Amino acid sequence: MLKWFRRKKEEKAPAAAQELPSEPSPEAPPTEEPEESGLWQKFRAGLSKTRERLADTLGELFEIDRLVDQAFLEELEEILITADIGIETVNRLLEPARRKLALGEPLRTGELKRSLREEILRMVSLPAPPFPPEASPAVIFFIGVNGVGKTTTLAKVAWHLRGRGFSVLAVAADTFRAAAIEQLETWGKRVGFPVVKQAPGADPGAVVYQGLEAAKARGVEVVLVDTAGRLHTKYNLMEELKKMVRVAGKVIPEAPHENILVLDATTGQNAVSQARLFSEAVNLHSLILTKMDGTAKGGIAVTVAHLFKLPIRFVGLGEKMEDLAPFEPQAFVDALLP
Ligand SMILES: Nc1nc2c(ncn2[C@@H]2O[C@H](COP(=O)(O)OP(=O)(O)OP(=O)(O)O)[C@@H](O)[C@H]2O)c(=O)[nH]1
Repeated sequence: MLKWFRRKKEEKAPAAAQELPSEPSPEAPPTEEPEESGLWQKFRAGLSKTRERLADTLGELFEIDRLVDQAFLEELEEILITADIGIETVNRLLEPARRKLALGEPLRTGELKRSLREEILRMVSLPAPPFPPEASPAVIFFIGVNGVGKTTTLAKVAWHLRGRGFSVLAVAADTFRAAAIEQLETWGKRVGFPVVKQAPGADPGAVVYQGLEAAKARGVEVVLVDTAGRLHTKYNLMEELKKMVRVAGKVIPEAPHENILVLDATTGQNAVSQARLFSEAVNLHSLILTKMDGTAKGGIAVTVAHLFKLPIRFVGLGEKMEDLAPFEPQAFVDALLP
């Protein structure tokens, strides 16, 4: 059991789903808790592109233990930046080594590598509260620009939670695009969770209200809210998001209990601007990085976690519902700095 996996206090029959108008019939409902070692292997495999790329470059650089000089630091800086660790974070990582060099103190490459590993581990190991949050129902918002994989990720998290025995309900609050509602419903049928929706164009706040009332009435344990990633203007998008948060808090005190920012790992430094944008509008609690399977630039995880002090809950490793793995800081550092 991972540290932030919350155990279910008691097993409850997923009665909530049965009361809904169209009971979803999942393709293959999960029946057991996800096996930790299996998830760990999946996580490692998903990082193979990042690992391979860095094993070639960093592996070679650190191959022979020798004294660090200016040229070595410059080469290291370049490699870390190409792995999508942003310049600000790279500077922070290399600062102690630069200071030593400036003072004329000897520093060996082995020592530098060890301290880099420790620092990166620290940056991506922020303490995370239990997941799902300890509230009933626990309300989780999925936030991010369109196309990052929000809806798919919501479905994967639903699958994961159902596998751990939690009852789940989804709210289709991205009413801006009709296709988004349909996509969520399709996932609901496949994975086995009910979806509360209204007609396209409806007020997202009203859908959130209806969804949370339904969850309370039916005793659902976790509510997953799919929010819009695109609106006519950025201003509208942010105002709408704030409104949804306010509505949620009126129906259930303290809700939403977790606002997860979903970022596409392949977009590189763009992810940083997205994190900035959303963090200015709402209180973000955690991150999910999608499409880790498709990038050799997994370093973006370090940058966003470091700059915004957000724990990484999961990473997306493919398009299927089981392609989601809890983020493992140590395995991540092993892949990044082999
Ligand atoms: N390879 C890979 N593809 C993914 C992953 N997560 C999502 N995708 C794909 O990314 C595409 C976009 O995913 P959506 O879930 O529709 O993204 P969204 O953010 O909800 O987008 P909108 O509905 O347009 O707002 C889909 O083709 C997904 O299958 C992942 O972890 N790995």
